[in-house]
Amino acid sequence: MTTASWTHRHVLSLAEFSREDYDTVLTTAASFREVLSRRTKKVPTLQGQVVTNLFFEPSTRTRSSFELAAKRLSADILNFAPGSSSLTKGETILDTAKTYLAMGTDIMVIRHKQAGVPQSIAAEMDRLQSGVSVLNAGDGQHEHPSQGLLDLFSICQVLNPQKPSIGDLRGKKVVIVGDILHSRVARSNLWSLTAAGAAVHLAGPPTLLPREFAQFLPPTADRSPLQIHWQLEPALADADFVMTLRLQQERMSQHLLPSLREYHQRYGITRDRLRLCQPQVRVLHPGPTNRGVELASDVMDDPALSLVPDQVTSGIAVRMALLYLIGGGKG
Ligand SMILES: N[C@@H](CC(=O)O)C(=O)O
Ligand SMILES: NC(=O)OP(=O)(O)O
Repeated sequence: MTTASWTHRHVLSLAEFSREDYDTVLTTAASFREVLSRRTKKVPTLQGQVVTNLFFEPSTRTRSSFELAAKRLSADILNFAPGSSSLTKGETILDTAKTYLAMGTDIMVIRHKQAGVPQSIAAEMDRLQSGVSVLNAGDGQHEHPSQGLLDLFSICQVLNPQKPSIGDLRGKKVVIVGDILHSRVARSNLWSLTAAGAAVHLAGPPTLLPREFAQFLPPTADRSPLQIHWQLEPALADADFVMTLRLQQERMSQHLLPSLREYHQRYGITRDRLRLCQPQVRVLHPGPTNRGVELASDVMDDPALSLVPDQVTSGIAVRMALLYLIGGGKG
């Protein structure tokens, strides 16, 4: 495995990624996928390094996936649980991070409900010249880069199982459906999908997908292929991939929807609606899913349609790749 072209100390946003970076992650993840299929699934790459999971917001898959990825690379892993920590005694987030730095942490994996927290901690770690790397595991509605990368890996694996590469996605139609406004997953995916040259279509109700959404994309994003739909059906026409999103009710301060039932009727992904897509269409969802709201249960459970379990499995290889690349790729 080569890491020669890799220059990032932190992974905070996919806005910082070049096409070469995407391909480095995809190729490295593909090698780790092979490691994970062996009887002995462990390599000594990060032996002696300490990875600390600092999750200030709930998580099932991201936290466990980073933990397993770190263990597969033979790192020591610390899991911080906010509810039983000294945050409850008034310790600040920054002092919490510095405490884990003093314990010898090499890589911090950070999730917080407020956008910008991983960036602030990374800046402080740099100011202290600590050499610590920070991985953003989801900050507010800003970004979720490892999710964007594992979604890319899952899609590229379908297109090219042996050698997944970002080039395979050029011209493919990818539809992101749902609560785009509050979704950090959508924001990370917009960077990777537009960098890949996919035809990206966004669909959702106007309250969750304002027409001006494209303007909020950072200025270097390639906005040209982005199309916005308030009706789901035209968006789904001939789609190759459909990415559904949960309604992020925890980030909604007002009533933005009439009812969950009506939302499902208008924007839910069902088997009937998928007939509008390409015959080989595949459905993604970052999880957690609210079955029967954004995604029909029978679609989610159909292995011919749903990439959901694969996204979770691929997530381990992709996070191993990220830890390997920022940990110096010394293996
Ligand atoms: N788990 C993803 C998506 C979601 O919660 O709906 C996130 O943390 O952003
Ligand atoms: N997809 C995702 O980030 O899931 P969790 O919130 O369970 O980590």
